Amino acid sequence: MGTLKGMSMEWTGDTLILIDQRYIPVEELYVECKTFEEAAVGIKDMIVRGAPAIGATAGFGYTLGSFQFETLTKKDYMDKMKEVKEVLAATRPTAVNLFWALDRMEKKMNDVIKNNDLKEVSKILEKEALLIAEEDIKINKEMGKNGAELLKDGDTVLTHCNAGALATVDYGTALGVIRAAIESGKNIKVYADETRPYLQGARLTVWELMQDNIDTTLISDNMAGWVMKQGKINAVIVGADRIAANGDTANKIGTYSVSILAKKHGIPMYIAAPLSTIDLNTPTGEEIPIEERSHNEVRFCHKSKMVLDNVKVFNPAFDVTPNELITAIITEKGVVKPPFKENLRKLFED
Ligand SMILES: CSC[C@H]1O[C@H](OP(=O)(O)O)[C@H](O)[C@@H]1O
Repeated sequence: MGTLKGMSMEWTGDTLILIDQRYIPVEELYVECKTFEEAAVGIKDMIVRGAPAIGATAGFGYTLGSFQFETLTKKDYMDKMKEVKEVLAATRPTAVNLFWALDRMEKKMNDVIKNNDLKEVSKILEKEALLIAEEDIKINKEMGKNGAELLKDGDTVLTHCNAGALATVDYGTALGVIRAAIESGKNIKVYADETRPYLQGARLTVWELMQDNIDTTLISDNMAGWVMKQGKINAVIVGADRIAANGDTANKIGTYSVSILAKKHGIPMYIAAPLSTIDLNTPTGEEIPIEERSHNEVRFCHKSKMVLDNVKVFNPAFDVTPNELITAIITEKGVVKPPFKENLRKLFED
């Protein structure tokens, strides 16, 4: 049995431990997942969130399912593992990493089940889930180095949502670029959008960056345009949940607005994402499923105890930034520039 520990999750050999991101920064609580159902709840309820972290969680969730059913006959096991994949796949629709990880785990299971007993199959699946998680950290560091070359000493970067170590197994995608630039000796400051309604920016990005002593200024989402106009921002770097074949990118709600503001102010708009977030099977952003979450995430209890419990609400959790508003897509294989349709496909050709 292998083990692994990152900022967002820990694998102990038979348990997936998730930091409960719903309570950060007020409390650091942890949730133990010992079944695939518990891992599924972890994703659906956003105990863990962020496209690569969701993918890694799905890998370990699939492994937990195998542990649960390895005493069955192979036929019954295969039927149960189909259900495991369906339950995990139904948790959240937008981040393609979830489906990429589940397809990879299912393929591994199908490749080895003929010539191995089910206990051996479970061990092989655990190794594959660990590989997904270990690769994620390595990929983020490679991506970070690639993106760091785009930043100059003294730059200030605007971030939106959290694409950091908490959104991955560790190190982060967009925040990985910032970490890599600082590790290379560059002085980088961050303006972090709070990112209503779930406040991943205010709660998670600020918490992460302050732990690394990175100079961070928190702003409300409606301040982004004004700080750009005042010349305070040199680049925008965000993560992604799904990049379509033409470069249209689904990311946290509000990213589209930020990309229009960046265009208006001549500020480069960078997406940082691993190849597992690029979905060549989705032609354009029009085909990306956009998750709608609970309206209660928008209703809020203010100090004044104001609860907007009877107001109509619309809560799309993501939006799509058209490729023409994206300067470049930073990946572990290099920085991809337009034309995205042609250049994204090339990433998968060798
Ligand atoms: C490194 S991908 C992070 C990506 O995921 C976030 O969405 P959520 O917090 O709802 O899982 C957001 O879109 C981030 O950019």
